[in-house]
Parts: sequence; structure tokens; C-alpha cells
Amino acid sequence: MEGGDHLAHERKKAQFDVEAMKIVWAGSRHAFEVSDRISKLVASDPAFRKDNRPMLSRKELFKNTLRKAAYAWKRIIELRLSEEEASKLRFYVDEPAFTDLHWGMFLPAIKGQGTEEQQQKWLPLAYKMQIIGCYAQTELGHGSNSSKWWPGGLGKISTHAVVYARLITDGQDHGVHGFIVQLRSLDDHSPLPGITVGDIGMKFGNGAYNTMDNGVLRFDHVRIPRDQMLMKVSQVSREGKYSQSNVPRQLVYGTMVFVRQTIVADASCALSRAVCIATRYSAVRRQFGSQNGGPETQVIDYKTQQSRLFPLLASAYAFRFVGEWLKWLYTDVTQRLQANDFSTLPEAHACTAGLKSLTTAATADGIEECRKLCGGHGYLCSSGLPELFAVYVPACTYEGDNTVLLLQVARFLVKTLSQLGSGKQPVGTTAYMGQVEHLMQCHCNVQKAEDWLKPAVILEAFEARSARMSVACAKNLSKFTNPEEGFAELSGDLVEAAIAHCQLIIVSKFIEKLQQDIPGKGVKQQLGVLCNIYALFLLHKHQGDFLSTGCITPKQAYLANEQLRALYSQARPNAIALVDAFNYTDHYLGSILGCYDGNVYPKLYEAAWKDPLNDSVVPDGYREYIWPMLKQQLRTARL
Ligand SMILES: CCCCCCCCCCCCC/C=C/C(=O)SCCNC(=O)CCNC(=O)[C@H](O)C(C)(C)COP(=O)(O)OP(=O)(O)OC[C@H]1O[C@@H](n2cnc3c(N)ncnc32)[C@H](O)[C@@H]1OP(=O)(O)O
Ligand SMILES: Cc1cc2nc3c(=O)[nH]c(=O)nc-3n(C[C@H](O)[C@H](O)[C@H](O)COP(=O)(O)OP(=O)(O)OC[C@H]3O[C@@H](n4cnc5c(N)ncnc54)[C@H](O)[C@@H]3O)c2cc1C
Repeated sequence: MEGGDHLAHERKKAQFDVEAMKIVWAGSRHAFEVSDRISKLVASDPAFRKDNRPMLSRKELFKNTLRKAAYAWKRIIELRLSEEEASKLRFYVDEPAFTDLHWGMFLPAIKGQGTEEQQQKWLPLAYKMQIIGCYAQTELGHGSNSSKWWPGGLGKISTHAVVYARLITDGQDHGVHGFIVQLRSLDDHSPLPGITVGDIGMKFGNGAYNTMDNGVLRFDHVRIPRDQMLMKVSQVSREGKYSQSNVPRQLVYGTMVFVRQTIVADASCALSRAVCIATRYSAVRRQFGSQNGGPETQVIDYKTQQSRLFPLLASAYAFRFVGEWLKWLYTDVTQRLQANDFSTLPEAHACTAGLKSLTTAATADGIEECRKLCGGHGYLCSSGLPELFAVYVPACTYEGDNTVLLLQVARFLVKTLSQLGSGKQPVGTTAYMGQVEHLMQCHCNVQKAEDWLKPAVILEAFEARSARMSVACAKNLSKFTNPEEGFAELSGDLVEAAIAHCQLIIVSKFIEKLQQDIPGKGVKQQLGVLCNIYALFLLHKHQGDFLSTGCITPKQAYLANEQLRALYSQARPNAIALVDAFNYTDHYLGSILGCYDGNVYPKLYEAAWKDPLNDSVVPDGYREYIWPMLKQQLRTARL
């Protein structure tokens, strides 16, 4: 079958209003319209072509990224795009670049940690791209006195950086503070005196994150003007006197809370993209197994394929909604901070750190699973999956290694439990800890598989598991005379307790989403199926936790799995429509396997001939290396 929509029969099976689901996915009609318009604008402009990335050398690749970034900026100005539209445009250009750090970290760091005066001086320059900035925190080795190493945009492009360094006045060390430092001349881009700066070298994967100039930076007697220390949290007077505002010191790390929140939202984009590719291809791909001589089985009908694919589809939606909620939490904490209410900062830190860790780990693993779900073709660059994986996987490390972040969550949980004794009632995402006595002894009330569809049953099982794991850690910690030693010794268990808590947050936010008014025929029902798949898949995967803490019985674990199988069957006819609801253009997907019309095989065949190796029938190197070898074999054979 040539041309046409090869997935039309799948689209007809949908039991819900796909257009309405697109709006739920986007977050609002306005967000949908902006996203739809800008993604099509990017897709229709040949200047944003990206299929040649894996073939380019690092230098060609990097120059191409600079060209695209400059062109994107030109279009933003010409079209007078709003901040929201401009950021969508950069998103759909889909190429990591120095601009991500400029807009994503440099500007937020100044906004969050600079005084009014500092903001007035630096933000207009940065908004007009008259200076380009990066965020320089990480060091080559341990400590804050070796060389900066890793900051994106630093290597070749940034003119300025927010640099984190120790502040010492009168011989007294005041800890890490942020400073705006000019790195390069605004005339000829050469490094300023005393500054050594460059790129740190090739990274994982062809193309992929190599469009970014992650850099190294050293200072030798560089003087930073006093008023370039970011002074919202603490100040140094003209006389060299150090003082602190009446705000928590942790605000110095506020940019990370902001970025981690955006990374959670981004996880749903990356995972949904991989799932869209794997779902469409699984419907196109047929294998043996039909009966009565009918068409062969679509691989999406294999239960094994469904049990690997549908939890990822459900996770993409779950991460979308928890990302939405996290954005709300971040906005709320920001407003509170402005009113000098710092009470929710520890929770915002724990939620952003924990959810960043959980969603990036699941997304990186999920992209790789999607590659395998596409069989051999998933390994071709034209599937889009190898590059997506290579670009995405460092999210498990940047903005805080995922294990280190889970340990931050664990500290927060232990602290929350320890405060129960003094009568402090936990609120927000730890409110359930207030019923710890009930959760320690409650029994799951599931007798038949369908009982697992009740939100209250699911919630209680997840709350009980999380509470029991945290309490077990707290009890074990209390056996150590030195708490830090105990924390280090039990860190493995603490990480698992943190994971259980974060999974509870994601499940509960999905359930809360379903309590909202969601318009559109069948939309809520489909989201209900996905929510149950997400929760029961986690329960099945972590049944060891649920069983060992006595939250459920082996029979109830068996029933959960039975219900999960039934849910897969319900999701099956809607699978293609559920990925169509992401509203991704073929340009953004960048995948032959995931193309909207499902016309995969002719496109794969055609793409193969475009590979530079096929430019000539006889390859370069044949005469030099292969021909003499063949001749040698010929002579040996004759002897
Ligand atoms: C289309 C465009 C899209 C743009 C989107 C933008 C996205 C951009 C894409 C991203 C590109 C990648 C860029 C990557 C950038 C980076 O990686 S920047 C470097 C980030 N580095 C880290 O994250 C390091 C991880 N380590 C930590 O976070 C550590 O906690 C620390 C901050 C280094 C501090 O360590 P330490 O001094 O040892 O203190 P702790 O004991 O850990 O904590 C002390 C108390 O402070 C609390 N706390 C820690 N962090 C925070 C925080 N961020 N906010 C609030 N509070 C925090 C912690 O809980 C402790 O509290 P108490 O227990 O109550 O004392
Ligand atoms: C692509 C990419 C882009 C980046 N961009 C930037 C940027 O723009 N600006 C910037 O400042 N930085 C940037 N980084 C650096 C990034 O923030 C760090 O790599 C990250 O915070 C992890 O720190 P590390 O590399 O020192 O890892 P390490 O801390 O050395 O981790 C190594 C191992 O030790 C374990 N470990 C470390 N500490 C503990 C602990 N306390 N307890 C238990 N286990 C522990 C970790 O789990 C990990 O397994 C980037 C990194 C990457 C990969």
C-alpha cells in the first residue's frame, strides 16, 4: 500500500475525542494553540532541518547550531513573538544549544538571586541577547577551588557566567555565593585577562548533545567587581562587611529548584515522543501469528509488547500531570518567598529534586525500551531513538545526580517524621504521614481484581508502603549514635523510601487530575484507564516492597496483575489516538518509524539511499585496502 494514511484503521478505533485530549495534554486551549502554531512554523522552515545531524563532524554540527540559534532569534524578533512563543520555538527547533542555559539558567539565576538594582542592570542586556550567559557551578574535581567543568554554553559562546564560588572576607569563609563574571570581550570574543576557557570535548552519541559547548573555566587573579556578587540573599558592603538578609541561605540554590521543575515537564515531552514512535511503529509492524490465513498480527497486539509499551504511555501522561502540578507548586513557593513566607521551601526542594530524579530515570530507561520495542529498525538513526536517548540520558546526572537528589528527599522525610513527635502536623505531599499510626497497621481491602480500580484503595496502598518504608528507616537510624554515620550506612534503604514517596506523589496527582472537570467525549475514561495502568504497573514492579511491608497479600498482588492485563486490553484500541493527542509534527518526532501516516517501509528504503556511504557504488578506500586484499587471497588460492 503506497501513500495514504496507513494508520487510518487504527485512528477509527478511538473511543474518545482526540481533539479534546490534545487540549488536556497541552494544559489549556491557549497552550495548545501556541504549541500547534509554533511547531508547524518550525516544521515548515527548511532552515530548521535536523535529519543530517548524525552525519556532521563536531565543527560542522556546532556551526550549524549557531546558525540555527541566530536564525531562530531573527524569526523571534521579526514575528514579534512573546516570551512563551519564543520559548516554544526554541523547544521545537529541538537542538540543545547555549541558548538553553542563557534563558533556562543564567536569566533565572539573576532574577532569583539578584537585587532589584542588579536585575535592572543585567536583565535588559540578557533579554536582548546583548550578553550571553551560562551557569557555572560544577567543578572538575571536588571542592569549589579547582576548575569549572561542564557548564553548557561556556566552552565557546558565553560572554558572561553566573559563577558559584566561596566568598571569603577578612579571612572568613562565608560559603558558596553566586557572582556575575564577564568571560569574553564583547568586541572580539577573546577571553578577558586571567581567564582560560574552552570546550571539554566530545560527548556520548553522534550529533546528540555535541551541539552544546560544555566548557572548562579557570581564573588567575581575576577581580570581580563587588556589585557583581548576587546580593539578594547576602551582601558585602563597600567597606567589606558581610551581612545576610532575613532569608534562608538555601535560596542561593533557588535556580536549581526552578530548573528541576522544568526538567520534570520536559521528561513527559521526551518520553511521549519515544512512546509515539514505538506505538505507531508497533501498529504498522506485522509478524507471524494470524489465524485462518488473515492478515498477520500487528506486534502491538502481542500482550508482551503491550505490557512493555502501555506503562510507558501511561507514564508519559502521569509525568505530564505531575509536571503541571509541580509548576503550580513552584509558582506558589515563589509568591510565598516574595511575601517572606519560607515555610514551603523545603517541600518544594524535596518535590523538585525527587520528581526530577524519578521522571528522568524512567524516561531514559523508557526511551531505550522504546528502541527495543521497534526491533532492529529502532537502532537506525532514522528511527530518531538513538539520538533522543543520547540527548536525554544526561538528564539523570545534570541538575544533580539522581541518587544524590533522592538522598535529599530522604533527609526531608526523616526530618518530617522526627517532627511528628513534637506535634508538628505535616502538610502538602507529606500530609499522609500525619496518619502514620493508621498507615502502619491498615489492611488492603481488595478481594477481586476490579477492587484495584478504586482510587482510595490505590492511594492507601501507596501511602502505607511509603510510610512503612520511611518509618523503618527512621527506626534503624535511631540505633546509630552518630546520625550522619547512620545515614551513610542506610543510604540504600533511604533511597528506596524516597522513591516510594515520589511514586506516591505522581499517582496521587494523576488521581487528583481525574477529579477535575475534563470535557470531551470519553477523555476522562481514557485518562482513568491510563492512571490505573500507571499505578498498578508500579505496584506490580515494586510488589516486593508492598509485600515485605505487609501492605498487600500475595493474592492481592496477583489480582493487581490480573486487572492490569484487562486494562491493557482497554487501552489497545485507543493507543494510536492517545499518541496522536501529543500533536507532534513529523519534524519534531524526527523519526521514520513514528511518522504520522505510518508509511514506514518505503521511507526507510528511500532514506538508506541518501546515506553518504551510498553516494558512490564503490566506496572510498576500496582501491586502497580491499582490492589488494582480494588480490592477495586470489594468489594464495592459486598456490
Ligand atoms: C526550550 C528551552 C528549554 C529551557 C529549559 C531549561 C532547562 C535547561 C536544560 C538543562 C540543561 C542542563 C543544565 C545543567 C545544569 C547543571 O547541572 S547546574 C549544576 C547543578 N548541580 C547540582 O544540582 C548539584 C547537586 N547537589 C546539590 O543540589 C547539593 O544539595 C548542593 C546544592 C550542592 C548543596 O550541598 P551541601 O552544601 O552539601 O548542602 P546539603 O547538605 O545538601 O543541603 C543543606 C540544606 O539545604 C537544603 N537544600 C539543598 N539544596 C536546596 C535547594 N535547591 N533548594 C532549597 N534547599 C536546598 C537541604 O535540604 C538542606 O536542608 P536542611 O536539611 O534543612 O539543612
Ligand atoms: C550534559 C551535562 C550538562 C551539564 N551542564 C552543567 C551546567 O550547565 N552547569 C553546571 O554547573 N554543571 C553542569 N553539569 C554538571 C552536573 O551538574 C554534574 O555532573 C552533576 O551535578 C553530578 O555531579 P558530578 O559530575 O560531580 O558527579 P559525582 O558527584 O562525581 O557522582 C559520581 C557518583 O557518585 C555518587 N555520589 C556522589 N555523591 C554522593 C553522595 N553524597 N552519596 C552517595 N552517592 C554519591 C553519584 O550517585 C554517582 O554515582 C552538566 C553535566 C552534564 C552531564
